[in-house]
Amino acid sequence: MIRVTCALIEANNKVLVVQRSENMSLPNKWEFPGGKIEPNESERACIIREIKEELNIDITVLKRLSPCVYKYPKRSIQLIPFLAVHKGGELKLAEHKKFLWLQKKDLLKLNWAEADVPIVKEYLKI
Ligand SMILES: Nc1nc2c([nH]c(=O)n2[C@@H]2O[C@H](COP(=O)(O)OP(=O)(O)OP(=O)(O)O)[C@@H](O)[C@H]2O)c(=O)[nH]1
Repeated sequence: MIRVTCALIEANNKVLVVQRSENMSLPNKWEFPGGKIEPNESERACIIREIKEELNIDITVLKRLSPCVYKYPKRSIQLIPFLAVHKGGELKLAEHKKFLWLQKKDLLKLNWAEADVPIVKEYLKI
């Protein structure tokens, strides 16, 4: 199983969401930024590294939310979400096609990567 971390980054009562590019797997789906855990890497080190690589920003990790296992046709992933805040740096996308800062009430309107749906629903309850 592939272990993937993602971050729900909050600022000004909004949360950051990113859209995958055409040339990525799950093209055009919305997700929380993050990526695969490397060998011998901790979950928290992974999410901090991935956010720096993908978005050029620094985050403070606040809390681990409930991991979610999802079986895509070609592989299973365990998606491990973290609540975080934007600590500094100007956001620049390295891989994704778009980002949005959204209010909670608008999150379920997006076309999410399937593995993210339970995470969005948990986030809406907190
Ligand atoms: N970062 C991130 N990945 C997610 C989310 N939801 C979800 O299903 N994934 C999947 O988890 C994997 C994350 O890997 P990644 O971001 O490091 O990898 P990638 O797109 O370069 O890899 P890939 O081309 O092998 O899919 C991808 O297969 C991606 O489709 C999410 O919210 N955030």
